[in-house]
Amino acid sequence: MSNDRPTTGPDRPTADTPRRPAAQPPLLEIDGLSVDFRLEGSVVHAVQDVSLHVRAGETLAVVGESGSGKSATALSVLRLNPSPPCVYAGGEIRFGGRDLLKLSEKELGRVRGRDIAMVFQDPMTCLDPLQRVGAQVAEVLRHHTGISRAEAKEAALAALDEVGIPDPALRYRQYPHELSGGLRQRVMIATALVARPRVLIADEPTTALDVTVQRQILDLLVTLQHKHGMAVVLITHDLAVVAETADRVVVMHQGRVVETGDVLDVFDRPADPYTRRLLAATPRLEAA
Ligand SMILES: Nc1ncnc2c1ncn2[C@@H]1O[C@H](COP(=O)(O)OP(=O)(O)OP(=O)(O)O)[C@@H](O)[C@H]1O
Repeated sequence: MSNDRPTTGPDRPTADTPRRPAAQPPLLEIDGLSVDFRLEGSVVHAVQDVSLHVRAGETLAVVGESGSGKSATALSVLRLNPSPPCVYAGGEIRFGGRDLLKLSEKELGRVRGRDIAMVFQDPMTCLDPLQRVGAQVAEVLRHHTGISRAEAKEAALAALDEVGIPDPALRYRQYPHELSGGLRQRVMIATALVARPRVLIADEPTTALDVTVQRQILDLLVTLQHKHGMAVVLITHDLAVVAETADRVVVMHQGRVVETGDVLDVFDRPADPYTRRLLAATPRLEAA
């Protein structure tokens, strides 16, 4: 189905110019993960025996319809699923030679934000409405590095500038509600990246934004990834976004991985019937 090949985006890979960096050991590896939500009188097997990995400098997209277990998988990496009702029922999440599922809360607190950071669809899940945005970015650094207040402020201003926020000194003093949705998203990205994590997990980071701003935020994530060599796990239901930004893709359906591979291979020759249905339901790809 070569006509179905995604053609959106200027830096779309071709068979001759793969975006994937030379193979290196995975930075983050999920192996056989199972996650249940134990509710009164019932159990939801949200994630069942899921394995995936991502390398430095690589973008792995996780796609699937609503309820397929994408967020539950992503949140498991930093054990952010609400517990109860969440129970990590099996598997390992390996990072830096350790199983994150086995770390104490204190140990995991050092990984969160410093080694592995997350951004979400709604920035207000991360930002404190009552605190000035600059202080929130600076606080992440103070927490992880213990640098002085003045140094943290300087680094936070640089981080706001890096994510394309105009007049960082003015914005630094503002509260989240004083910013547009796009700027709030940029602040959340600054907060996530200020401590230079090695892995960024982005859960539907552009879904709530209008199309032009979506484009800008995606471009920003790609630019920052290239600049810092991060591994990115991008959770999305938007296959056009996957075509434009990801190296590899994992397709989830009903809590399981049904297909995984290079984006070009999977989109050109989907092996699983569910992947074929998902691709067929994306007119922007079909029309390409
Ligand atoms: N806190 C929770 N309590 C109970 N069930 C939950 C909870 N979080 C997720 N689930 C269930 O786990 C399953 C997987 O949900 P998950 O949010 O991971 O899907 P998703 O693929 O990320 O969907 P979406 O694209 O809508 O975010 C769903 O059946 C969902 O209802």
